[in-house]
Amino acid sequence: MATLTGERHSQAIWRDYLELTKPKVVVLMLITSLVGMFLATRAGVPWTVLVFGNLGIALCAGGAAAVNHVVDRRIDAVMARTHKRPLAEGRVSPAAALTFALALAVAGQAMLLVFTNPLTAWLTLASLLGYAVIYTGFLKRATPQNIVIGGLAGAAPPLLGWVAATGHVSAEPLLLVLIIFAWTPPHFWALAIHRKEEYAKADIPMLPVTHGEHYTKIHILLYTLVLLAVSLMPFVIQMSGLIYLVCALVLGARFLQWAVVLYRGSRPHAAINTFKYSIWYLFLLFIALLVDHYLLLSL
Ligand code: HEM
Ligand SMILES: CC(C)=CCC/C(C)=C/CC/C(C)=C/COP(=O)(O)OP(=O)(O)O
Repeated sequence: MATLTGERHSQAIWRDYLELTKPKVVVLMLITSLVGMFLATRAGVPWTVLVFGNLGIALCAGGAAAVNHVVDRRIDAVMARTHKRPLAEGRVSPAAALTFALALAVAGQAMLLVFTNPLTAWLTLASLLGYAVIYTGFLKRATPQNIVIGGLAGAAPPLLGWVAATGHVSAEPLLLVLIIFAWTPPHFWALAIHRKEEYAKADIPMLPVTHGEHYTKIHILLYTLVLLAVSLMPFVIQMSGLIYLVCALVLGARFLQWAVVLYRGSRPHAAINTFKYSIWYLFLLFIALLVDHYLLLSL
């Protein structure tokens, strides 16, 4: 009995620490960095870069997410969506979480330095600091444009993957970063409309709180149009082929449809459904890039 309770306890601790890393968000980021890596070279990516490069990026992203939990613990405790988080409820102490974050970041940086190249390590460190310090520490509480500027850190993984595989920055991965950069506002503001009251309660200046729902919906619509245009660019610059073009058009048209439905206010739950669709959109778009790349190579 005592062992069972002990086991359950250690499982709960393990789960708390995993939650600090925002695992689902990091998994989607890893898919984008993997695609960045695969698209970078025709010759194939060495397995050490594939495994330790992505692990290094994931550890740094997870470390940044753990810092976000520490800095935001008081506002997380106020919002229904986040009040059960490990630091908000006091199950993990800020000192323990910061030590954990530092360990992840150091391990991640070491992996990138040993198995990839210094440029990948520097760019990953910049993304880590961009999210953990600039977005979380300053922008989030300062301006409703917080997620637009802070979105750059979350958009970086395809570039990190590309640089890990090649050692240099080029136009193609920057285009992939631009796609995620344009995707972030509709992704987040849809959720922010759904959770508007909570952000207001926590005194966080998210766009629906500061400028109202109507203004936010117009901006979601505009960014979705920009996203649709930018998502066609890989075909335009001949980085991707027809399979990608068709997928980008279909996925983008559906995103636009959600943005219009949200704007018109004709359907209940439109905001949360737009948010959920945004995640499927990004996942499927990057899978389309990958499938298109390998089908083109095999022709
Ligand atoms: C500054 C940029 C971003 C902001 C402000 C943001 C905001 C959020 C928020 C607040 C949630 C939580 C929803 C909830 O708890 O129900 C969320 C969920 C999610 N985000 Fe983002 N996000 C950003 C960038 C990204 C990026 C770059 C990715 C991946 C490439 C991503 C992938 C996801 C995924 C997969 C979820 C679902 C997580 C789950 O179900 O637990 N986000 N995002
Ligand atoms: C090295 C690298 C690639 C770093 C990227 C780090 C990273 C995990 C970015 C995630 C973006 C994100 C989920 C923002 C939401 O934060 P929030 O505080 O607004 O949302 P919350 O209220 O759910 O905590």
